[in-house]
This record gives sequence, C-alpha cells and structure tokens, in this order.
Amino acid sequence: MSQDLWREAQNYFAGGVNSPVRAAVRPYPFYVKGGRGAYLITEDSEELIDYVLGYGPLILGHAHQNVVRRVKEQLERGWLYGTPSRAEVELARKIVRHVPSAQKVRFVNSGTEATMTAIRLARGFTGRKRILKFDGNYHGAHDWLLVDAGSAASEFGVATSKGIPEEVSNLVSVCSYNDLTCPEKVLSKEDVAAVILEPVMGNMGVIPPEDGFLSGLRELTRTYGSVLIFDEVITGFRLGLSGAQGHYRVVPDLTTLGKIIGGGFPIGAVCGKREIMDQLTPSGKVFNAGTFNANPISMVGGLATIEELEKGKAYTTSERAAKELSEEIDESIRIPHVVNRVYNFFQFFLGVTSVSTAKEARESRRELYVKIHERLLKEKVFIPPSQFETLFTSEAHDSEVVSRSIEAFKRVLVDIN
Ligand SMILES: Cc1ncc(COP(=O)(O)O)c(C=O)c1O
Ligand SMILES: N[C@H](C=O)CCC(=O)O
Repeated sequence: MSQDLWREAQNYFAGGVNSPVRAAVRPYPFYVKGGRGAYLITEDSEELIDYVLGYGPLILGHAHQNVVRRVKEQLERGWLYGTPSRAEVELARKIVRHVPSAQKVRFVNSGTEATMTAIRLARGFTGRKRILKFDGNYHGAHDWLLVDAGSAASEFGVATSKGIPEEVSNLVSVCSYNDLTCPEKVLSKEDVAAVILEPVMGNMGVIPPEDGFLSGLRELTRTYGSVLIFDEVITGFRLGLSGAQGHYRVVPDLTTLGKIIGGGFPIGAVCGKREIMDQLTPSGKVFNAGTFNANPISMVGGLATIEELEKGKAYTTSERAAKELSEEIDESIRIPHVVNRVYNFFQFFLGVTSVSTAKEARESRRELYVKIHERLLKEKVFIPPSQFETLFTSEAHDSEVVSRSIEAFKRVLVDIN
C-alpha cells in the first residue's frame, strides 16, 4: 500500500522522495505500479487519469506498444556497449531533420546535463562568463542556473538554492519574462556569453511568449554577440516536430532537448550551429563525456516515439484534449482566473486574470490550486501537485478520457471560491 511505502521511504530518502515535486502530493504521494495509455495504476489498485505524464515526456501515453516492442528488441541485444551504435545516428538524423537550429547534436542523460553543457559551450565559444536567464525559468538542478528558478525550486521556496557559491550565482543576470528592456540593458552593459530561456515557460505553470519577445531576443543577442539558447526540454517535439522554434519561427544558436526525445527513458541533448557544437571534445576544447551518453535504450525509445509522432495522430489528439479540457475548466471556475494553454499543455491560475511573468504566477491563489489537486485525486484524476508545473496531454487522451475528466473537474470546481 502507498501509505506503508511512504512511511518506510522516510527512512531512506530526504523528505521521502528522490525529486522534490513528488512530495507535494497530499496527504502523501501515491505509489505507482503501472501505467497504460492515459492511466496510472497505483499500489492501492486505483486507476488515475494522468495529466502529469512523467512531467512531459510521455506524449504517446504510458507503455505505448510500439515503444515497448522496440525497447524489448533492443534489450535482447544488450543495452550498453561503450561504443557508438546505429540508433544514435538514426535519432540524431531525426533531430537534425526536424529541429531548425540543429546542425549537430550531443546526447547526454538529462535536461540538466543538456543545459549545463550548453552553458559551458557558450562560454567556451564566446570566451565570456556572464549568463542571462529569466525569472521562473527552470533549466535543471545544476549550479549555473539555479537562480530565481521555477518548478520545485519555487514550490519549495529555494528559487535560489543554498550550496551554490556567490561567485557562481553572481555571474547570472535575471530578467523578467516577456520584457525586452531588461535584456537590452544587461546585454549593452555586460559581456554576456549566453541568453537562455524556455521559449514557452512550463515551470511556473504555462506562460507563453508575447508577440515579439522571442524575435526581440534573437535580434538583441545577434547585436551583442551572445549565444541564444532555447531550452526546449519541455517544448521540443511537444509543440510539433520542430518544437517552439518552428512554432514561433525563431531559430536560436543552441537548443537543449530532453524528455520526449527519449520517449520517457533518461535523455538530454544539446544541438545547434555547427561552429559552436564543434567546440565540444573531441573536436574542440569544451569538455563533455558520459558513460551513458547515447545509451541504446534511450536512443531506441526516442526513435520509436518520434516515428509515431511523425504520423501526426499524437499531435491532433493531444491538442484536441488540451483544448477541450482547458476550455471546460475555464467555463467552470467561478472566481477570477486565467487558463494559459499552448497547443497540448496548459495550466490554470486562480485569483489573477492574466499571467505573463513568474511574479504574476506567484500572486495566484496557490492554496486553491492545491485544494483542487487534492479533490481531483479523489475523483481519480491526477494533475500536477504544484501550481508551478504543467498539465500535459497525450495521444492516449481520447474523447472518452477527456469526457471523464471534464465531469470530474466540474464536480470539483463547483464550490471553489
Ligand atoms: C525546461 C527544462 N529544462 C531542463 C529541465 C531539466 O531536465 P531533467 O529533469 O531531465 O534534468 C527541465 C525539467 O526538469 C525543464 O523543464
Ligand atoms: N518541472 C520539472 C521538469 O520539467 C519536474 C520534474 C521534477 O522536478 O521532478
């Protein structure tokens, strides 16, 4: 039973978990023994409709049969060679074909490693130290970017983490999202190696870029000689095959990917302009290495997933699901609120009527969001436990799943005030 496992977990893990957001599920996290399509099956044998989807990677839903088959076939042939394998070339070919900025690729094992490597590359390429990021953007758990970070860092009140030397965090300038005045000021005054951002914010709830924001940053970084990095760990292959850069038609110098490109197996990637990527070892002097880089299981899981995505159905179904559900939520909430949706992911904010910055997201009535999360769990619907995460949909969120979810939301939202 979940409760027993949770009690025992306190003995082994800080706060009982291995990634903090999981501890935000109240009264205690449910433990999962399986997943199928749009559903999670808990240790207490409950079936929950899942709008978390592993925090984004599972755009085909749980245990998609083609991904299972391909990964099983790979397992039979072994899963770690310490040499290159065909699958890494095939997955890189897909990324280069679909992602406008990708001329070369380096596979790593998480989004965290991807952004860490991208920052090192930008510094190595430009010979500069300073980084500009945006309040509430989350780029993983490494030292360079844990300043005013979103996601669990904001949820647990450590947007700027302890344990990071001031000498490191002082090299980071932070601007408010959707504002071009601050980046212009910083870039004109300082030598900035890289401007990094989520082209759609997905770690303070969902916050879309306003018209002209991404293209404005593209122009500014060109003018001042800084590397523009789009962190597409969430948006890559979610906003269509070409990600946010294809959707908004703004091409950065470097892109970080993760989540979907591994089909739910651990992965990260940096890709981008040839002359920057070639700075990486062994062709250049910017070091990166990894025992598990381009491991065959993640490569094959990613390949099978992208092949499914190329058929188009996952995008049509997931977008329809997100649209229908978010519109019903919008109609059912009776107090001031706003629903921010981009394509197939969204979040709702209560007590505020517009959210275009992290500050506005923080001003929303988070206690009400938590209440809704808890009540939905009783209705067998799992949405993120934190206001600062995102509801994702998948190919498995068909009209029956969406109708059941809408009914559950209506029952819960009727007396939220
Ligand atoms: C935009 C973004 N960048 C980077 C990361 C870090 O990825 P990972 O958790 O795979 O290290 C995440 C999520 O965690 C993310 O949402
Ligand atoms: N918001 C994070 C990634 O996108 C959630 C994943 C985690 O912190 O465990």
